[in-house]
Amino acid sequence: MVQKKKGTKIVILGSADSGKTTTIENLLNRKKEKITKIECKGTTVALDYGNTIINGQRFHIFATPGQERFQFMREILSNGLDGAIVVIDNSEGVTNTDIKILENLNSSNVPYVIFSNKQDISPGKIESTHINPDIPVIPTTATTGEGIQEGLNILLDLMEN
Ligand SMILES: Nc1nc2c(ncn2[C@@H]2O[C@H](COP(=O)(O)OP(=O)(O)OP(=O)(O)O)[C@@H](O)[C@H]2O)c(=O)[nH]1
Repeated sequence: MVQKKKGTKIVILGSADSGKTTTIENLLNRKKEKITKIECKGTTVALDYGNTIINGQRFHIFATPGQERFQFMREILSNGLDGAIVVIDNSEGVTNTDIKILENLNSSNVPYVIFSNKQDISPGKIESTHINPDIPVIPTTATTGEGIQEGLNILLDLMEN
């Protein structure tokens, strides 16, 4: 039996401490949605998850662990994704983990955007040869919410086209 898809899946990826949990909190708290977190001492060890309705459509949003030892969770959670947000810590620049994530996304047809996060402590443009020039890079500060909703809207537009 073919299962009917219930909603759209967005996955938030990126290196350890780049701000993925803070990003999902910002996206869902403003809509007063509940978030389930599986973490240890503030580090995501499995996932953060919440869902919300946007323009009448249900979105399931997952944030993945950033530490390399949890790469298997990134792979599991990326199964069947419809869109992705890569949160890069602008004060650290593009890490090897980010490069792996970007390479995987660049070789897939999945729409995605990059959040160049922590603009409050490190303003400016992120540079890397691994950043596909066709991919929107949105400057964000997840702690204050700056750029987060705008970035999500850009992703939703890409996913519609
Ligand atoms: N100054 C600043 N700090 C931030 C920003 N976003 C997140 N942080 C801080 O960075 C730290 C890590 O943030 P998290 O959201 O837990 O990062 P994460 O990517 O989910 O971390 P892992 O789950 O361990 O991979 C926390 O202390 C956050 O408060 C930001 O935009 N600016």
